[in-house]
Amino acid sequence: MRLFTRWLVRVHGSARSPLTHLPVKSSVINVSSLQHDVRAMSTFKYDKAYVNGKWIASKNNATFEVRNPATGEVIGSLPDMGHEETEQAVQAAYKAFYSWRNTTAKERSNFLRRWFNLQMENQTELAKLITLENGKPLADAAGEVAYGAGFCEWFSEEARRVYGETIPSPSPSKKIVVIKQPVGVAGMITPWNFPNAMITRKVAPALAAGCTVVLKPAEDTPYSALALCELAEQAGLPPGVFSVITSSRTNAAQVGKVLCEHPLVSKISFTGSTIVGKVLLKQAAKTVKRVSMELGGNAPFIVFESADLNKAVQGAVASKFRCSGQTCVCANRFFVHSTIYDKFVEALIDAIKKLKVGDGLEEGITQGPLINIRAVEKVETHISDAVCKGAHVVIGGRRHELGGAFFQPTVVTDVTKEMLCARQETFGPVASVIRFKTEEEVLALANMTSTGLAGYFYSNDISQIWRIAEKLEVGMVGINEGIISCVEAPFGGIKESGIGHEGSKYGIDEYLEVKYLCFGV
Ligand SMILES: NC(=O)C1=CN([C@@H]2O[C@H](COP(=O)(O)OP(=O)(O)OC[C@H]3O[C@@H](n4cnc5c(N)ncnc54)[C@H](OP(=O)(O)O)[C@@H]3O)[C@@H](O)[C@H]2O)C=CC1
Ligand SMILES: O=C(O)CCCC(=O)O
Repeated sequence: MRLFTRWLVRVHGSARSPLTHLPVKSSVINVSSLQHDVRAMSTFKYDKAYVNGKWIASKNNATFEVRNPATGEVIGSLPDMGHEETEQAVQAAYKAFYSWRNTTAKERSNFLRRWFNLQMENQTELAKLITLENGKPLADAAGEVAYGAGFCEWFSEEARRVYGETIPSPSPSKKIVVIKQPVGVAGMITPWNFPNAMITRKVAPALAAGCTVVLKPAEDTPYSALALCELAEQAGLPPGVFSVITSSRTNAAQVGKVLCEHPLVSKISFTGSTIVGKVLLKQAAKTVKRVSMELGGNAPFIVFESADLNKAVQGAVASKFRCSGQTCVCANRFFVHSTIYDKFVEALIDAIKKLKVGDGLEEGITQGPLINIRAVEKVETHISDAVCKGAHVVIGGRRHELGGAFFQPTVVTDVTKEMLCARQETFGPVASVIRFKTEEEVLALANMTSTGLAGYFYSNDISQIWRIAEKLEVGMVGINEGIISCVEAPFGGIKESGIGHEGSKYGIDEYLEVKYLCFGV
């Protein structure tokens, strides 16, 4: 690869990340042998953003620093772009749209396949970038690369299956035909918790459909986005089809406003907090853009009396502590039947004691740092609010002795629906446990929120399983399962958790318009 230093890693066979269970190319990533090389790098080679097929600085040469959340060290600086550069990228994407839309589905499919292959060939390098800028353990990062690349593979297949339709006409003198066309330029804004996969989950279907893209990654994790640009270029993507605008948090609103309000942008796709999603929705309304929103959640995780307790605890740890609790589908509220409450809490504490907090580049680490100190402060606020209102911290509850953005895996018991940790997503390694007695009571509590992304429950009563699966007000349900995300399944929420679906056969529809043709015969 042109911009990466090639690190030598021994890889053997295939494996899965311990928390996500997503595939990892190497069963033994020899982390200790990497450490020296990674830390020895003084700067990243990326110091520019990627716009219209060129690596460019910001107009005023302003930059912002990116830090490793595990060490606090600056890992590099990138252009702090704003209105002008976003305008430039949109113009380029609009121009490129008129040739990209005319490529054949097979050509777009072939590009996506080449992009997928390059990502998998560079899985380890991409994983290290993720760990350095996001902090998640290297095995989880490698799992994310496989997951992210999987969207390119999947949509390389789906690109060729965008079928139209003929519809029986009510009139003998008319024929009805439906075709599907790309919506146009798509503006995208992505978060820091999956610096790679949240990009490919949007960009791959957009490109498959024939759309072009201008994307703004999060301030904390822009390098993975630029690495994807480099690989897209190597895979033969023409200039302007996929541009990445880098910006600091200060300029994010400026970039977002151009994307949302620009008349040449037809579509906005966002993953992040509900509060920012609402701002973008308002801005996008001015030009009536198509929108896809993957917003926050507040996932219930219910353990009924008939549940297999071992499985429930295993699922709870996987769902809650994946990415140190920083995913929108992480279990946020654990509802446990009062007859098994104490047993569950005890087993959860035992399981949590086995988690290992530390720098994600070190061997055996399962919990990296939180993304930044603001995230740590949010977690602390939730815990202190709960304790003030009568909850008990039974393990963890404080910043980790490693300092910085590290936080102890935590269990809080005797939580009630009034507490902040039950009303909002904590987005950190805190399991808040609530006691319940009846199915009706727990359903009411679980559905009490304005969001509805993921929900989980453990039960061995088949009638109850069907009842709860239907009645949970969420877009995705894990039944006796704590990890639900995969390329093949539709990811999306209801209520204030969002609009639309990503991945699966539905994901490409977000980037297609349906056009009706009426033929007089
Ligand atoms: N659904 C999910 O996956 C996620 C949910 N969250 C939730 O949000 C909370 C806060 O996290 P945070 O990182 O601040 O999430 P944000 O929603 O603020 O950030 C997500 C993305 O939106 C960008 N952004 C922020 N403000 C604007 C704006 N006004 N216009 C355009 N783009 C904008 C960010 O850029 P920049 O980084 O430069 O600010 C980032 O790229 C978390 O604790 C969690 O509850 C957070 C991330 C992902
Ligand atoms: O937190 C998110 O926004 C993405 C969820 C990751 C996944 O499970 O796909």
